[in-house]
Amino acid sequence: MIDAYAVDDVRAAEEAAMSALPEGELMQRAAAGLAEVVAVRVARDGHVVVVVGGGNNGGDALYAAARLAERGFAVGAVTVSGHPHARGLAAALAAGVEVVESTGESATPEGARLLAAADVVVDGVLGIGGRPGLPPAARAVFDLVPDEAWLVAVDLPSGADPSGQDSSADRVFADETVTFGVAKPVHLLPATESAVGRLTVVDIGLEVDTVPAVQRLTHDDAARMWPVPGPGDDKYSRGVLGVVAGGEHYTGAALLSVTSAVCAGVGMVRYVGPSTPTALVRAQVPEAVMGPGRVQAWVVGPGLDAEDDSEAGRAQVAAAREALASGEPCVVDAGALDLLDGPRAAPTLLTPHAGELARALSRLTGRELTRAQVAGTPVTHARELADRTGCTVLLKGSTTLVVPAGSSRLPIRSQADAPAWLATAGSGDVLAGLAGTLLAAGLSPLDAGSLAALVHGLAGHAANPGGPVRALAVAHGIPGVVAGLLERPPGRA
Ligand SMILES: NC(=O)C1=CN([C@@H]2O[C@H](COP(=O)(O)OP(=O)(O)OC[C@H]3O[C@@H](n4cnc5c(N)ncnc54)[C@H](OP(=O)(O)O)[C@@H]3O)[C@@H](O)[C@H]2O)[C@@H](O)CC1
Ligand SMILES: Nc1ncnc2c1ncn2[C@@H]1O[C@H](COP(=O)(O)OP(=O)(O)O)[C@@H](O)[C@H]1O
Ligand SMILES: [K+]
Repeated sequence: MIDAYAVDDVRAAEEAAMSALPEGELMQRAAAGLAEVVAVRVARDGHVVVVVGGGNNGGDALYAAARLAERGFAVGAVTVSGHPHARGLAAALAAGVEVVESTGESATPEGARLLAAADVVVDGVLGIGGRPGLPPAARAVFDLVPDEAWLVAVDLPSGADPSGQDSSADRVFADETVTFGVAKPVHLLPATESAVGRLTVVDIGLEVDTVPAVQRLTHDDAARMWPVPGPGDDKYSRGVLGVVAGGEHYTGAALLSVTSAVCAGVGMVRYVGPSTPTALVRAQVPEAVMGPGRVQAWVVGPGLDAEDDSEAGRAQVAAAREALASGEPCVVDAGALDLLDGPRAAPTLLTPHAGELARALSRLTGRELTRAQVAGTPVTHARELADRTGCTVLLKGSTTLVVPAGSSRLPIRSQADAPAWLATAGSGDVLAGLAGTLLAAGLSPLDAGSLAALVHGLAGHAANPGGPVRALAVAHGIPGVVAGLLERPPGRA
């Protein structure tokens, strides 16, 4: 599990560590780790330029600059605040770093000269003390970074919201980020993760003993969590999944969610739907049985049209309502999100994309919300829907969030395992069948949602590495992906 901790908890851990160490030791450890990473990114005759703000983030950068200069690298520093870290500055100057100032709205000629020659640029402007947004002097300097230079952010890309909530702020986009002690939400959440690049966590001896704010499942977690049948199992003990999906007009969603569940190794699927999709499922997924019955979980909603006023349409909506009221765990997807009317007691995973989340929240709160607003602050809106409904909310996207209700005090999960090729019609239906299988096997909505997102993403890669995929191929990719995960030797990261 990759854990990211809230900034306040990191600060508290830093203070505790500092009180037990000689003054400045923690920053020296951070600077040493940073210098190690930069040293392997630059050729012996290459140029490093550190861009330095007024706080301790700039202190890290200056001490790292001093260490690199002492090792023989050509190092310059551009300070974008009038008050750079005094002792860090003295160390850099003493080591022979060329330090120039550029604190105005346009870069100074000296700053521009240094940057033009840079092979590696180190962003030490703002760290966890930063408010979202890049100061103008820093923006002017970063605009001069050569395209081919490698950009390493210290702790986090300057300007990015350290709490990972706000996607709108101007920020540095790094090739790589070197952070200290533990990851922070900025590194894992969708609003900010795209600016982070490759992430390295340097051990500086921090011990954070609070609950993480955000977690990401690794492949080892997936291997540990995946429900594997034993000799005593039968199809019922493995979990029967009911699927209320599709209608006379949307037949594909029924086929895709049922196929996905079968490919994910469900004990049995019971498909509930009108005659046309029923005939198709019967013909194309011989493993599925038709009609309602006893189940351990339901998938409700892929391809469901809650407005369909035909007799078959009304019957399908009635079946969906019955499943939702059954008390069994549910995945509530697509059209069934329109049937939510308030808090739910049964374990439930809602699986909206940003547009569906905006629509559901608008309806439940009476406040008109747009897809863009949800995409701008995804965690806030997913948490609001989770809190209103008592459900876990899986918000789909290139990074998929799984947000439990705040009262659970459980960390958010954030998975970024999928190729952008997965943005294709029907791919969400496959995810719903996969998550439903895991709920039916007894996983919690949080585990089922995050594990399904991980395996769905890997199946997207496996279906056609590096190229386009159709949703059905993603479903067919699941068995191989799961087998590959289960083969992993225990303890491999
Ligand atoms: N603590 C430790 O033990 C260790 C800490 N470490 C390092 O310290 C970093 C945290 O350092 P930090 O607390 O000094 O904050 P940092 O992010 O450098 O700068 C904040 C300054 O910028 C300003 N400011 C803020 N936002 C702004 C904006 N948008 N635009 C313009 N200005 C803005 C704000 O000033 P204000 O405007 O509030 O007066 C404040 O002065 C951390 O990320 C890690 O790198 C490591 O060495 C490991 C050990
Ligand atoms: N840019 C992207 N990169 C990776 N995965 C994506 C991207 N966009 C969407 N996805 C994934 O594709 C799936 C799309 O689901 P959804 O929008 O419900 O499609 P549909 O309703 O057509 O099945 C989700 O699992 C989502 O996380
Ligand atoms: K930074």
